[in-house]
Amino acid sequence: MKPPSSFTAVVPAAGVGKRMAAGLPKQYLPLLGSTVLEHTLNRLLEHPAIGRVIVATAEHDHWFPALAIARDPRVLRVNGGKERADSVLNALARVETDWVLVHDAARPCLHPADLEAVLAAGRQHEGAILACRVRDSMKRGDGHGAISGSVSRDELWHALTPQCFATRPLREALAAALAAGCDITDEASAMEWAGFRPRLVEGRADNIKITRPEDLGLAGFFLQQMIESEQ
Ligand SMILES: Nc1ccn([C@@H]2O[C@H](COP(=O)(O)OP(=O)(O)OP(=O)(O)O)[C@@H](O)[C@H]2O)c(=O)n1
Ligand SMILES: C[C@](O)(CO)[C@H](O)COP(=O)(O)O
Repeated sequence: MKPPSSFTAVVPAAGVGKRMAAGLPKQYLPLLGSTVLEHTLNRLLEHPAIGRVIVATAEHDHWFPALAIARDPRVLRVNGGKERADSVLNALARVETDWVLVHDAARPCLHPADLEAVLAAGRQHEGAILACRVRDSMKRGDGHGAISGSVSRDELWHALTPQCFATRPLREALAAALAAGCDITDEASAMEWAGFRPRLVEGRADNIKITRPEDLGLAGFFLQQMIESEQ
């Protein structure tokens, strides 16, 4: 008897991919014989603790219904919103499990070990996110192309996804933060605003978010490496 799945995955996939400038939303770009989105969804559905995936797509998105995975009974489509946070909030309204993880559609190179680690940490703390330490020297610009100063790399991290939280606190924090006009670019920032202190789980730097044209080839390379290592 399969244990009840304790997590629902929310996948924001309603973006237009302006920075990718690909002529169609980047989540539908071809990748290793499939699409970016299908690779992302399959990596989540492979984990036994994830029983359902709620995908937020643009209301008039005609690409998603054409995907075979759209007919998977574990996959539910909802309308996205103006910003990523709005899309996540729309999807959270349909989550029925006590725990939820939010993962960008544009991050297909998620390693199973990283997924397992952030799921475990999310339930043991006030939520958890995958993150990787900054490696480059960090500068702040003055808005006119010159350096205004250097930013210490000490305890400076790139926030990745998945980001895992208890469903109700996340839903309440995200709704309140958006209503307060906060600029919410990830789920952790809403939980921080609400006074929680999510854990940082060090993840792989190849869990890239496909954002600009040069990222697609890199994602294909990382994904190929991952698939070969799993064979
Ligand atoms: N209103 C929005 C905007 C973004 N996203 C999703 O949030 C993830 C991360 O966003 P980003 O990388 O910024 O994607 P886009 O918004 O499509 O990119 P751009 O900013 O270049 O247009 C993506 O999977 C994107 O589809 C979403 O669900 N709803
Ligand atoms: C959620 C995220 O991927 C964490 O780094 C990032 O905030 C998404 O930002 P975007 O501008 O919506 O891509």
